[in-house]
Amino acid sequence: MSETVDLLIEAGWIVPVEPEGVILKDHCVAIADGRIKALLPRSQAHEQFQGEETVRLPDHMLTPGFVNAHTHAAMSLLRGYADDLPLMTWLNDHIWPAEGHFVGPEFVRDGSELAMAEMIRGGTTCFNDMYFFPDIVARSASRLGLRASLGMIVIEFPSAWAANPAEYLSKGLEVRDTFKSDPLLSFCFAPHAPYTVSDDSLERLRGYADELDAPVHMHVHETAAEVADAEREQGERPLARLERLGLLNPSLMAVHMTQLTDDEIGRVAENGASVLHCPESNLKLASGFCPVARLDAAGINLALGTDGAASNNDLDMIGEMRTAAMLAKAVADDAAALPASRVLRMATLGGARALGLENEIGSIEAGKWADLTAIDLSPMATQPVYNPVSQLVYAASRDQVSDVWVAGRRLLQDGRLTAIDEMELRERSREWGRRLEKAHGEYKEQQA
Ligand SMILES: CSC[C@H]1O[C@@H](n2cnc3c(O)ncnc32)[C@H](O)[C@@H]1O
Ligand SMILES: [Zn+2]
Repeated sequence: MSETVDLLIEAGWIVPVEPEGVILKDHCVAIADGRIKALLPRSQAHEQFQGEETVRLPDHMLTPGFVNAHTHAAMSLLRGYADDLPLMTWLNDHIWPAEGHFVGPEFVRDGSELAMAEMIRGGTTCFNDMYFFPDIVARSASRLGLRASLGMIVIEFPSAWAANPAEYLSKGLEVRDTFKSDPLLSFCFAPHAPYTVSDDSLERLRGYADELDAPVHMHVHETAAEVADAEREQGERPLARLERLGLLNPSLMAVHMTQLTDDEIGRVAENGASVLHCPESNLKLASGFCPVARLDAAGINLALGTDGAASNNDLDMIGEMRTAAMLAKAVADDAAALPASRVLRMATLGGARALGLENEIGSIEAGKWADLTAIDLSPMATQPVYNPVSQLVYAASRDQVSDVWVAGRRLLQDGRLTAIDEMELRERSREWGRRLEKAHGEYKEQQA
């Protein structure tokens, strides 16, 4: 007697990510109530289970959905607004003035939904966001069916979202209270960076993070200038300051980390913090190189993120994996550094672990949520297939992502978004472009 399940997905290759290095040919995933019930050979699956629906993908590989571990989703509306600049000029002279002018609930809703559509198309099933109005991002993610980790942000300057650090914290906690029962949503604290958050705010936030057992998501050691300024002005490196304040622990998700001494790598490893690597943003802003091969060798949990679309300028996790792998080899002067299977692990289970969700997502294992991505390997660009993981990381493009499921719900079917009106979304985005361009012109005239 076979058991009825909601969905059976057959794929030419399934890469569960855990155990590491395993590639299963002609296997099948059985899904019930949004979760993975079993992963087993195709013939066995049809003896054991009867699917309400069966999806056959003989030319595809199936992987865990990608976890984009560092985003500012709404910044997709600032894609191409200011390019070819170093971090602090980009932020101080362009991005922060534009955010001061335009960021509000509608900007965040439209920008985040544009980002979510792009991420689903590219195989991302979960993103870890740091931005103003996390309540709006939460509502959109939940409505569109995408998994999200929302940052309860803290920054010392006022914005349309909050007037001061105390209000950032109280509003963030209120958002968490409102949405915490939604199985697609989780929450972390998100102090922006060492140079924009005071000791006092970090201490308060750490108290809440300990109490709620919540992760802490922060830009850390992004550039050499950040570290040099802190040494000159405070007599202390930012990472040492975080350690002094009790924040260097397994809850910390440190983004960028391009400036690290051997001793600091040891401290991060010993304290169990995760590093969120954003290679394309680091390259574009010329911020520096994160020593991922050394971090990996030290046993540090690594995750992968795109950063916002204004500094990348896309939200393409397949492209990001390829850049991460290539760059790691160049930085380590070692072609064996960060092999394809390792970078896929970073883009899936590494992100899940950083977010404290390693028992829920990040690999294709019974009991986890059915967050899955199918990539069509039949196009010329990925033929012949000796090793599907090599094809994914070194040759495939995001256009080859055909299907995406989050908690068993199909958000992308044969390359089409099922829950998003793409034309309407494009029109909303164009309208924001017109508004920003007009204001940009007026601002430039005032400056002249
Ligand atoms: C407090 S909301 C997030 C804040 O971060 C800004 N931001 C975007 N990208 C970066 C980056 O690479 N380093 C530092 N800050 C960044 C974004 O514009 C928001 O103001
Ligand atoms: Zn960032």
